[in-house]
Amino acid sequence: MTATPSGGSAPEPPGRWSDLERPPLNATGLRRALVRPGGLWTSLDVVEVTGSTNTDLAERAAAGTVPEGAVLVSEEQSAGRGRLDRHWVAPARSGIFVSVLLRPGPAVPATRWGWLPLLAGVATATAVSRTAGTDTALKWPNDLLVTVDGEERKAGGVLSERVGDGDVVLGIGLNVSLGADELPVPGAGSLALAGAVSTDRDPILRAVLRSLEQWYGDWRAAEGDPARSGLLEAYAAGCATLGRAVRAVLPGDREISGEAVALDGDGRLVLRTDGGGREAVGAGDIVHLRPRG
Ligand SMILES: Nc1ncnc2c1ncn2[C@@H]1O[C@H](COP(=O)(O)OP(=O)(O)OP(=O)(O)O)[C@@H](O)[C@H]1O
Ligand SMILES: O=C(O)CCCC[C@@H]1SC[C@@H]2NC(=O)N[C@@H]21
Repeated sequence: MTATPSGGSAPEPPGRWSDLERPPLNATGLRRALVRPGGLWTSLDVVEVTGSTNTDLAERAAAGTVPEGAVLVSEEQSAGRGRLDRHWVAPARSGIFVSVLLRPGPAVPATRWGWLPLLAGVATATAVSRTAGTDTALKWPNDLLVTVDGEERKAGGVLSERVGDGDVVLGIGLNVSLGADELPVPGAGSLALAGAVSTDRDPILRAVLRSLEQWYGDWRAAEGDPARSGLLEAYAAGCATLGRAVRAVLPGDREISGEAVALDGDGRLVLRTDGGGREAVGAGDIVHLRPRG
């Protein structure tokens, strides 16, 4: 039931989740489980609402007030940001909106930091399938796809931003309990709509941060080498883009079409173009042209 302005209550429309069914995150429990001596996560804050967790953490990093491993979670974002200056819709308690502060250098050369959003995608996909039981796929570079009624839908995304000389703010957004009538855009989906066995956000967030800690540790120990850390293999195994006919819309609106055949050492998507050449794409939008065979 939803509280009405007059203080009464109105029946919940079918398919919607009420506030009661969306309990708040247990900040203390999460902190206790994740922040430990010698671990990556040094602090964990949960706020009720903010504009964007990425913006907040970037400001704190620029001011020098947070160390590596700071985690900021919001129950809701009023000005959530996506890649390429897009808006990220993040209604209260409907999903996971988290940013973490990483400082990959000097162990990892800056040329390899482009792997971080891909690493976050692998970590999130692994955590989601373990806790929510939902099959997910990665759409290059940063989308997390689920299947709803036989169709690929975007249920999550990663925004990786460099701050100052050596910091990276990595933001993850995941639609957990959004119902069909709450989706922000036609191509969006959620774990609930994909048949999740649980939409309890605490264990999902905990698993995402644990998986991220593990992958980041392995990748940093391998000096960012995607092959040696196992990241390349894991990303390729979970990637729905490789092997597909795609259209790439590059910054400046240049378009190329071809088959996505590989990832290069910097995490760029290599296309065998319809013209017969090979081209590596580092940024832009990918459109999957045909369903997966
Ligand atoms: N909570 C959300 N879940 C999914 N998508 C969202 C959400 N909030 C905003 N969006 C936006 O919806 C848009 C759709 O996502 P996406 O870019 O993957 O699909 P698209 O523009 O249809 O692209 P494609 O051409 O790759 O199919 C994006 O601009 C994305 O940022
Ligand atoms: O798909 C994308 O374009 C990336 C979406 C990233 C959204 C997350 S939600 C937490 C963090 N804070 C933001 O403002 N954006 C990221």
